[in-house]
Amino acid sequence: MFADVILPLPLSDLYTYAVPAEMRNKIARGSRVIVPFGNKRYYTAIIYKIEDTISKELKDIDIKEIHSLLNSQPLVNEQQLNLWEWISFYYLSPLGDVFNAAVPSSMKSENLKSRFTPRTETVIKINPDMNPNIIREIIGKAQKQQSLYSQIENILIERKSEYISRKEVSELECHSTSALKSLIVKGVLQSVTIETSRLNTDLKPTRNLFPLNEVQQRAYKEIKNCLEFKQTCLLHGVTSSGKTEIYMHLIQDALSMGKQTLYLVPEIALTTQLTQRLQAVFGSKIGIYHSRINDNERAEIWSKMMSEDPFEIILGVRSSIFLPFNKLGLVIIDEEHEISFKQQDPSPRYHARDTAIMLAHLCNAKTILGSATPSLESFYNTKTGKYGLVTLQERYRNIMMPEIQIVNTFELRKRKKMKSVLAPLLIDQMNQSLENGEQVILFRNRRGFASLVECEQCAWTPKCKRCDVSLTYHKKRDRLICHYCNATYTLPAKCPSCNSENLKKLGQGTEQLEEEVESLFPDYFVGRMDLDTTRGKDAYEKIIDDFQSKRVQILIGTQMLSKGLDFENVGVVGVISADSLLNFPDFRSHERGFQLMMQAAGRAGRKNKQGKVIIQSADPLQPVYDYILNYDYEGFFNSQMAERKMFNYPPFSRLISIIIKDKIEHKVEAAAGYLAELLRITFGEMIQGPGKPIVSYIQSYHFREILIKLDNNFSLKKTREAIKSAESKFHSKREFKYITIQYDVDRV
Ligand SMILES: Nc1ncnc2c1ncn2[C@@H]1O[C@H](COP(=O)(O)OP(=O)(O)OP(=O)(O)O)[C@@H](O)[C@H]1O
Ligand SMILES: [Zn+2]
Repeated sequence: MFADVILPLPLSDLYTYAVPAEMRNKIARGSRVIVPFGNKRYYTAIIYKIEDTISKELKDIDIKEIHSLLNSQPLVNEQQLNLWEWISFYYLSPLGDVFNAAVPSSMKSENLKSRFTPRTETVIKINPDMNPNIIREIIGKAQKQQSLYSQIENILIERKSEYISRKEVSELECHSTSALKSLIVKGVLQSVTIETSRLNTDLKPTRNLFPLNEVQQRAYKEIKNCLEFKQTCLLHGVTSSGKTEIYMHLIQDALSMGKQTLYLVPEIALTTQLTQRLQAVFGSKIGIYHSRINDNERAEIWSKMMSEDPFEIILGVRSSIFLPFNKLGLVIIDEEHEISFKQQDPSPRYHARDTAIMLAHLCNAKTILGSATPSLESFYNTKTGKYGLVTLQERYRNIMMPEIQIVNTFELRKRKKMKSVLAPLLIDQMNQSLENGEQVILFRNRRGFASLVECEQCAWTPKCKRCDVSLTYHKKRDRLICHYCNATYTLPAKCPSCNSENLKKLGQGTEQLEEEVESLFPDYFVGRMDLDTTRGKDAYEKIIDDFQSKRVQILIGTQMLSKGLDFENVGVVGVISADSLLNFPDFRSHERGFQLMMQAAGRAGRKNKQGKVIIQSADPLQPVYDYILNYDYEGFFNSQMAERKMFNYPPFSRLISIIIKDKIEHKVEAAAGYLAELLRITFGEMIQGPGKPIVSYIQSYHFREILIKLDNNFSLKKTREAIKSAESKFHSKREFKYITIQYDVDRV
């Protein structure tokens, strides 16, 4: 008997091992085993396939044996393996990479001993072997011991529990260390160490679902109706229309049918508020899964999902699509337009939205995509009938959508009216709002203090030594930081090129905005939410909580603050230098800018009265602003689709980006040229490049990109085969043997 296994290594092939006799009736597809690999190394592997014979090519090779079987119950189920295979096929990534991305590290430790460390606790129990009738006698006249014993006994009876934690005992009224010790020495009580769960499993719900209002009720019915006929339905509802409440009703329906729900959000920041909202109704039926929870806890969630009593609801980011569901009925993808659903690095570069739809398909479950600003791809899919569409056009409680105003900062600067980063109108509105006890959110899509430092005399700017990008100045740390590789440098006192002492700091980031706002509004507390302030485990909670409880009145942030958060008291939202969103050289920049501004606007006026939004732009005549001012999603969609069609961009084609990288530039040039030549044989005109990506030198590697604009009707199987055969031909050339090729399918 032989088994093909998946190793947690970036290898595309499966590896064949012999199955030892004693394992034969225990091993199955999905089982976790340990296998020797290479030079005296051992790896955790997953059984992919079991066969009675081996293929001819392997006949003469010395096949090694599986070393041991870790669990007889498979670690991954059939649906998961099918999903892995699909990801590997569609995103052109080795199965080993998918395995690595999917399974918590402690479950695939390289050394033989499991790296999973259980959490333990000391507990006190009554000696079960002691005759209860003689216990009082054994304790004797010792008063303190008698009362401590009685108290413990009463608690255990009351709770119908076998033990009580040592910590709890020490907090009891009758506690005395010496009495406890004596009771243990006498053998009446026992102190034992037990394994406990890291998961909070006894949270009680605190409220019922809110009843839906009439408009929500209609949308809810439409969704149910639509899902009778279609697998996927898009809920396009304006910000604060109460989409989340509708999801909660749908989760309730899934629960009552005994089905699990996967609730995907694009960012950890969003899990904070949603956890509170969902736990209030569903208590400990929910498991939370994302990268900030530690690996041991992730392993516990995984195990619980495989147990008899799995979580009914999983709230998580991308990686939660990999959990073992066994009765998945519903997938909710909130803020479906967000590009953070796409994994960038490392491989597999999968899109969690699209992969979740595939997962739902494999599990025979239904998918709901939700957004106030759907991605063009998803909205297009409703037009072609692939997805159903349900629309919600009113805010909950019928509050008016915020009033949006655009201020022309170019004109204001010319007339010397811009005394700070904030336009006078924005400052006025902020003052009014703050005086009324309301709060303010300001967006700036750039972190740090100054995104560019420049010598006033010779225009020298500091650049990263390992990347072709200029450095950002971070004031609190007093450091220049590369946002590509995180390298830090000291800010020179003088220009190293001309010795001038006039180094200008240009391009304000969130850090500088914070400083200015603090000095403009000294009577209010200012908070900031960006990558730099959210590194700690509970950093998100703290910032969101401070704002929610009104300890902070003005909150500044990057895009991570723009979507999905629900604060009830925001009167004004300001978008600082909106143009930078639109001027990015990418065909999606207008779509992103539109989404970000609409979402940011959506944070204003959610509870009581209409909010105000001020967008600062130096180029307000760009057509996208008209659509924003009028909340005209359809108009925007149509204009963009016309462009996409003209230039054959998605959804009218599929983009596959192929990155070639190497430390030697002329080598990467030659390699990219050769690979493009090979690919043109099959793809002809669909190949663009090779060219330099926007940043073409990162961490001492030179990059070149080849883009395939694949016709929608071109078969994926054929595409994959052609790419793989070009790749192997490429690598068979000696000078290119060690050059890395990376694929990014459906690049965003
Ligand atoms: N039926 C309801 N009963 C009580 N409160 C509701 C109801 N529907 C919505 N709300 C409240 O209105 C606010 C906005 O709703 P919600 O956050 O669900 O909107 P959303 O459509 O998900 O917004 P966004 O797209 O901005 O994330 C929330 O505070 C929510 O609790
Ligand atoms: Zn760098």
